[in-house]
Amino acid sequence: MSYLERIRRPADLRRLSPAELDVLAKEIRDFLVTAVARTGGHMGPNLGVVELTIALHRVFDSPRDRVVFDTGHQAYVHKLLTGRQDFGDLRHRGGLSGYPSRAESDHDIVENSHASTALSWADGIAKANQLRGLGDRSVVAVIGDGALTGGMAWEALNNIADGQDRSLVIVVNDNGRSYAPTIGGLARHLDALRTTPHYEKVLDWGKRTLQRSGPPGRMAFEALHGMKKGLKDVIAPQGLFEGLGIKYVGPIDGHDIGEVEMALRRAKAFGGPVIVHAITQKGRGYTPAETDVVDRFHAVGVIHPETGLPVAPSRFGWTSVFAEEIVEIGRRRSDVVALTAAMLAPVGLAPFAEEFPDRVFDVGIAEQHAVTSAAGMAFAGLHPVVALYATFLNRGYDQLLMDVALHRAGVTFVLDRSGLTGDDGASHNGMWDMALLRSVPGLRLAAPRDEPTLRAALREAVAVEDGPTVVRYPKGAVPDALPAVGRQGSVDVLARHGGVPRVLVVGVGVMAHTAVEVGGALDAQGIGSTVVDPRWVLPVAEDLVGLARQHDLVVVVEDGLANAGIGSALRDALAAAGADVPVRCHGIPLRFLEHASRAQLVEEFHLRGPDIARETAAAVAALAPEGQEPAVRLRPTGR
Ligand SMILES: Cc1ncc(C[n+]2csc(CCOP(=O)(O)OP(=O)(O)O)c2C)c(N)n1
Ligand SMILES: CC(=O)[C@@H](O)[C@H](O)COP(=O)(O)O
Ligand SMILES: [Mg+2]
Repeated sequence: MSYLERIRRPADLRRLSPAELDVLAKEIRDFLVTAVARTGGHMGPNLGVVELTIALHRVFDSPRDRVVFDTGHQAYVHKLLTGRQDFGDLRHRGGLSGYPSRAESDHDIVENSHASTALSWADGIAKANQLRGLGDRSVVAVIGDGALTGGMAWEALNNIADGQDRSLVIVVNDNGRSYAPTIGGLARHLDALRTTPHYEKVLDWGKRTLQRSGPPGRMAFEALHGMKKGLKDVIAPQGLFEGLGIKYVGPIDGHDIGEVEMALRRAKAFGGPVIVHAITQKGRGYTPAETDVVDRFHAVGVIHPETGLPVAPSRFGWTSVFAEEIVEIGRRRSDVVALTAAMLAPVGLAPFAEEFPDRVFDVGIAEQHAVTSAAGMAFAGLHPVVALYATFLNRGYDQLLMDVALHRAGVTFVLDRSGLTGDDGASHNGMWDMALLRSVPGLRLAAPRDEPTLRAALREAVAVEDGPTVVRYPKGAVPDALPAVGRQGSVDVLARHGGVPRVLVVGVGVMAHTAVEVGGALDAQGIGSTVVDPRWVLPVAEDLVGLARQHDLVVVVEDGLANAGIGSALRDALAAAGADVPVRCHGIPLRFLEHASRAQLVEEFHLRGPDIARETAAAVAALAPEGQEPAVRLRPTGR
């Protein structure tokens, strides 16, 4: 039986010798490479925290002590050490979540994978513990150097600094990268702490000589290396954290279990807020990850474990189309600039950055700042394109509303991974964008259905200079082009079935393909329909309202919230126009979704063509015969 198999709970770790712990660390790395290669997941981040997590669970007594992982994508090792070693279905329905999950374990606390929240969570838990007389319990936040660039982290530090009588340990897991190298003044500060050459030399000497020369030497090394103003302050004065009133320990080698433990024990005993600065290497121990220049295997699909090469070709077709088109646009328009919140390559801005290095801004994990600084750029004569995953725009809603829309700033938002993303679980689904953006005055939102409409939407979006435009598209492969058979004003007509169409089927974005299936299936049952794609879905086009009035029933298919998205906006627009046409909304239900594949979720929510056609046919049957007032007016389902 391997050492890993013998670890059922964190307490089991305390029985292992230093040499055995090193073997355990190797076993964990082998396990991660094999398991994550099979399912996909966060490879690089977890390979980097093996020793750190072992040390955390040896020093702290989870779940009595609380260990909060920021973002949570680096919690696989934590799972392995807290009784969860079946990774066979990681991120698949029924298997382990890719993030901490309270349903899985008492050791898990925060399952929101939006970055930079851990310090606020920890501050809240520490305050509550103190008030409830549980102040002897430790609270630990583990945060990456990337997540530390987020505004929330700094709001939290400002508060934590005021709690000098509250024990709170902040472990900064500093691997120098988000996906790409972390940017900005803070990154430079961490870098300076990490690499002050003179300091490093003395530290190395200390490690080699003092630490290995028996207890007195070790004590001397600890004294120098510890949190008291010692060696580090003499050689490289610590402005930032100490200035805030938060003790600083480090930098320490995050791959040396003994060194990490020593620092954590000191931090635990201190009784106030302490930062432990651990230097780690993303992708550690797996050559394909260690040598990957893009992101050190931050998040991989299924790969061949020996080579690290993907088993399937690109998983991100929509992103690639955007990547190409934005470069084309950039060539024609020198005022177009691009912003990313630490996700240059994942959102498809790498080719733009290569061609126009001065016109792309990585702002760190700082979506709110990205949005407002884009408003500033628009004010000063540029046309910014802010490229985000849809779910992370939630962070910048107020800035979009008040800084961009209120000021009628010409800013384009490109929302990748919109709708159902599936395997990353509740917080990653980009399902809130249309519901939120409906409430922004003057905002125009396009949901392209295929490659040509994505390219066209981008070109149209950057031409708008008097308010925000949004282009949203999902994760995955781009379906085949779906040409329009006609146009009704601004609305693309995709199919017409039957002499007198009774049903208007509206497909939003990629769901236009499903809408076409619905139209075909209704036709097979003798029910006439018009299938349309409005392309620009917000605000609701008058042409769409006009079309809806010519039908007895409207069916809207979208991969956003069913009760608050485009269908419900169309229903409101019809009501405002005095039109009594029932609207059936087919979309995502209002609840947090467990991880599963997109296809499984589509099936579960009855979003496949045949399901919608069946429900529509039943609804049509309940309508009055053609040309007569319905006996029973259908009530909107709002499902
Ligand atoms: C608000 C928000 N924006 C973007 C992301 C996407 N994201 C996930 S992990 C990550 C990088 C995190 O870097 P770091 O905290 O240093 O952790 P590492 O992966 O290096 O361990 C980013 C940008 C996110 N999770 N949350
Ligand atoms: C933690 C996080 O936010 C990302 O790493 C995300 O899990 C990646 O998702 P994609 O694989 O869709 O790029
Ligand atoms: Mg990092």
